Amino acid sequence: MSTATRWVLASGNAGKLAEMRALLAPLAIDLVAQSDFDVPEAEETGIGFVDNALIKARHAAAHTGLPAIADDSGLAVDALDGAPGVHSARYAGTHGDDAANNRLLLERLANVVDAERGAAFHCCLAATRGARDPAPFIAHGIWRGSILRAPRGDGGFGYDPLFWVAEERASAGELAPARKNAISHRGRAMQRLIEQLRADG
Ligand SMILES: O=c1nc[nH]c2c1ncn2[C@H]1C[C@H](O)[C@@H](COP(=O)(O)OP(=O)(O)OP(=O)(O)O)O1
Ligand SMILES: [Mg+2]
Repeated sequence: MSTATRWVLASGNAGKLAEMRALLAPLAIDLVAQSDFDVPEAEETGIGFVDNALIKARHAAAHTGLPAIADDSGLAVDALDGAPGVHSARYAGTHGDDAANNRLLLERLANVVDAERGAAFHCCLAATRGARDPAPFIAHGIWRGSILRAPRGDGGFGYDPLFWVAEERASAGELAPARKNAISHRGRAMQRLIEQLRADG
């Protein structure tokens, strides 16, 4: 009999799920996708990434009866005062339309010079042992880069083809998946979450 704990990964985003699965591989936990339980989409009504991650984790735990890990993430662009931020997934109006979101971002930055195109990906992870866990684990990671004038690479998901990582001389869409996970906002947040789970889990 397996002694591994089952956790539900509370995300409907296939790109995120693949990254989270790879990042959680070192832990002896049995991960199931929330789609296996027909969990309906949670309403992301929070003001910040932390609120939304917690809403999604509690929602999935309530529907499955399992402990849950959720990710709320997004792109905060300096020249746009942190937009699209928590609205990243629906920036252009349709939830999850990456191509439209990327086009709108390029449009909004059309007149912004190279030196002012800085941006940061944020990732907040929430792990809750149950829907009413009074002390869930929270971890945050930030990845700084800048916004290109045209997409590069077809790896990753979301805004990756527009996110230039100077140290790598590559866009996030050009990085190998393992390299992205080693340095990304999600990778950093997951390292921090795993430390907490190991210490208290
Ligand atoms: O590594 C990344 N590389 C590129 N883009 C990224 C990344 N990480 C987040 N993003 C973008 C995608 C989406 O536009 C938004 C997340 O929105 P967010 O609500 O957290 O996720 P979602 O609605 O796609 O799936 P779900 O809420 O079911 O987890 O930020
Ligand atoms: Mg979402």
